[in-house]
Amino acid sequence: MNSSQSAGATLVVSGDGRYFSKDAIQIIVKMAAANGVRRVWIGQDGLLSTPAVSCVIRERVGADGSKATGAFILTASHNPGGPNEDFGIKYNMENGGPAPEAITDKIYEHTKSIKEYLIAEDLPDVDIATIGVTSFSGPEGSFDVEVFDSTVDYIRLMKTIFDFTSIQKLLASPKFIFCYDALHGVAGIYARRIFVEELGAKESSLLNCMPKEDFGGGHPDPNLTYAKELVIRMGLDKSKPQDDPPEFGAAADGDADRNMILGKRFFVTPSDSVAIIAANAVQAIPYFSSGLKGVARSMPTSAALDVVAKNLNLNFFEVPTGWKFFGNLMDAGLCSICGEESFGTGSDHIREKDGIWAVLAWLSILACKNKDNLNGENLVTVEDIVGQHWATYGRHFYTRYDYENVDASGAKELMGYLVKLQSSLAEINKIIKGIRSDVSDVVHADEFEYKDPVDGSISKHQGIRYLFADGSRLVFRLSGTGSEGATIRLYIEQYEKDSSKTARDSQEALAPLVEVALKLSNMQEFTGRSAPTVIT
Ligand SMILES: O=P(O)(O)OC[C@H]1O[C@H](O)[C@H](O)[C@@H](O)[C@@H]1O
Repeated sequence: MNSSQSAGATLVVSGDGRYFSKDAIQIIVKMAAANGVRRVWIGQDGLLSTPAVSCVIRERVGADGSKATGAFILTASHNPGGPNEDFGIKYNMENGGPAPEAITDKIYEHTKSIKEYLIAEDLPDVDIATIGVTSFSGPEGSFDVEVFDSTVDYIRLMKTIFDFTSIQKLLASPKFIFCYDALHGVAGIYARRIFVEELGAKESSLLNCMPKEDFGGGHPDPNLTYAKELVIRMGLDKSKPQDDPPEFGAAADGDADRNMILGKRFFVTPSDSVAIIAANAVQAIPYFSSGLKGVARSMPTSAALDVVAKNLNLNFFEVPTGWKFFGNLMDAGLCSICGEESFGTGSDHIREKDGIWAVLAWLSILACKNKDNLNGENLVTVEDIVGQHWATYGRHFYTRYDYENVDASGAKELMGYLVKLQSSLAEINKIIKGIRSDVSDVVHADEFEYKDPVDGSISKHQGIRYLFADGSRLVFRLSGTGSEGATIRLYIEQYEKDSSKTARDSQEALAPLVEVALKLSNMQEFTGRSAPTVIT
């Protein structure tokens, strides 16, 4: 559950796509009423996507002039004039983004001193299905609950970024079949309004676009493992070949902030996706027509974006995993486009990753490349665009191995072992040559540490890196989001500049490095696992 508070002023309540529970929304409204909040905004039916929350917090001003300056926590044990008085204001996330570590740490400390909470139990449940304002009056003054259609705010913002007319023309081409899978998350509501009603896609383009509290029994993760129906429809499941899959397919996660981009029988890695968007943004997306302020990626994301930044002479930043690090750069005007290997892509229009934005960005690139070609023989396809990109910038073969729910002490020992190994490059290279003689030398090994160029804060222990002479990398990290035991993520990347070799099968190209990574780390010995849980 996301909640946003400016004490004494406004609160945006949204069901995070992953956990949207209507009962929880009613509880938060009752707590807000008892804790000095004056106005609550609720997305109709609780269906606020994470990007829409960020957009609402940044843009929305109520009829009474109150602004949805968002924070994220209800101050239980509210004590006017007392020590917690400034809590909501001090920790407000006015930029609409996720909270930085310094703030979440302080919130955690604060939770340890909470002794009671206030709740207006007598307040009747609000009707969150109907758009409109309900006003209540209480001893502390009036309390308004406004239910609004968040797609209106979001579409207004998207229209200031993209050229909807050129995307409409692309979608009107009989040769361009489009498919969008919301995996029964909140994106479905936005997809119908934007792709079908605004841009003219056919209703049949939408898969699983009815939000369901249980996601229809599926797992709303936009990747090749969980977006099964889309993967089949796009012709990517070899056991279920399709005659003529759509030209373009995309999926969203439960709260619509992440995305997967597919072409006909073709998968675009998230690392390539952000690099390709950055390389084409100025030509294809009106919002960026005067140039990019800079680009950024998370450390484990492949270096495809680095090559684009170097070629186009753009400011470039490598930050730890977590969107909050991009927010600081954007607030300082240093970064326009950013992305993560974990299927998050976005820009400085908000301070969150944005799954629908990413799809509109790809549709804009396709519309731009095909603008004089819509009646021609063949459209420029997603695969053509990626192939041209590799020919220009080289290809970063990339894969991620996840070992989920590993015994936490084994995972810690593995990380400790890898750090210790880093004390001697000669030793590392001796071990590696004993495993495979056909990989290049490790030239640098470290634990990634980041100094935020804006506020000077330092984030340590952000993943263990082995960097090779030919631009290849091995990265080991412990996930910050796994829910049981520990999740080890192993990222394997190999750079290929020779355009005659960029079309190779990815798993085949990466096989030598995979072998090195598993043997160098003693993965099986430390985890007891002979294979990863998920390969992306
Ligand atoms: O790799 P993990 O630590 O599990 O994190 C995976 C992802 O989790 C969240 O979605 C964060 O917002 C992302 O920034 C991060 O990339």
